[in-house]
Amino acid sequence: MQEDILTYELPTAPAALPGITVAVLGTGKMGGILLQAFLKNNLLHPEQIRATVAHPDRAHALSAQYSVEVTTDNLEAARAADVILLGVKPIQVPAVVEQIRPALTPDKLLLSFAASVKTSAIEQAAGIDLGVVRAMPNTPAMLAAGITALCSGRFVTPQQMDIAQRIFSTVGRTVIVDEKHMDAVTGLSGSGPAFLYIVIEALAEAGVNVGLPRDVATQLAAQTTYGSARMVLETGYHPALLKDAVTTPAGCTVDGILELEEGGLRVTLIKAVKRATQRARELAAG
Ligand SMILES: NC(=O)C1=CN([C@@H]2O[C@H](COP(=O)(O)OP(=O)(O)OC[C@H]3O[C@@H](n4cnc5c(N)ncnc54)[C@H](O)[C@@H]3O)[C@@H](O)[C@H]2O)C=CC1
Ligand SMILES: O=C(O)[C@@H]1CCC=N1
Repeated sequence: MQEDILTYELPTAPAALPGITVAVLGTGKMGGILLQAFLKNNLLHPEQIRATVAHPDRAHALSAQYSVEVTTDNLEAARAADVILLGVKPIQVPAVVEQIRPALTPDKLLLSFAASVKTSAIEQAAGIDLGVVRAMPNTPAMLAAGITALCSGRFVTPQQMDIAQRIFSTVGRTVIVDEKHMDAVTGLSGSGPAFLYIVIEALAEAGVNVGLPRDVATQLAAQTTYGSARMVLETGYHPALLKDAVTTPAGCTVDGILELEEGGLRVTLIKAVKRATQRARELAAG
């Protein structure tokens, strides 16, 4: 996804987290989506945000786009912040935390959304006892339709966990899990949008194959996926029961399902999540 396809509208309502400054260290694709959501959903006003990136050109572009202070100076951004989001690549997280050590005090909150990196590794890099929360959001955060799993490190207070939850509530649902599940969450809901875009793309391609115009096929595929997901979430019914309601005896759906089973769609998706989870376990080591 191009980072610059994001759009930004000035917030009008009061900020939901008044008096708190948040720094996003590593404002790439995921960090950019979060930054935009924080502004758009009035969690924070522009002056409550500091952001950093690797290159000055990108800093200027982001700063102009969002009217927030964006630099390449992690330490300066961390000094100004009460909550410090870590959005660099997993392998970079310990070095960035060590870099901002002089800015860290026990009352600050480190909130990492990097895959793979354990709260204990972040605590160790910080060198002091401070709150560390690990989060795994996903890109539908851009439409406040994401889901973020959160887990706490050793020194997190209930108030800090509440702030972390409020921050990620602006981009969708939140769920608190034990840290041992975070790599599995990464393989399922962190990577999951990519898997589902492939499913949508394939369904649209199939529609074209049976004669539909591509724009109609894409709309049918995407809305069908969206509506089906809502049915699972909002009815609370088991997906198998909802599938059965579509499958008329001796009708066409059951023929399609036969093809899916022969093609191993279930097993392929299970293997995809398992592989992504396995890789998530390794990422922090490079
Ligand atoms: N893209 C996604 O769907 C998700 C990504 N994540 C996590 O978010 C993190 C970033 O991933 P993406 O946004 O996809 O990658 P990205 O490459 O778009 O973002 C990384 C950003 O870090 C910046 N950066 C690099 N070195 C830096 C430094 N020393 N100081 C400050 N900024 C620096 C880069 O300029 C870039 O903007 C990763 O840890 C990833 O595991 C988590 C959930 C979902
Ligand atoms: O692919 C990745 O490593 C990141 C983590 C989850 C989604 N994107």
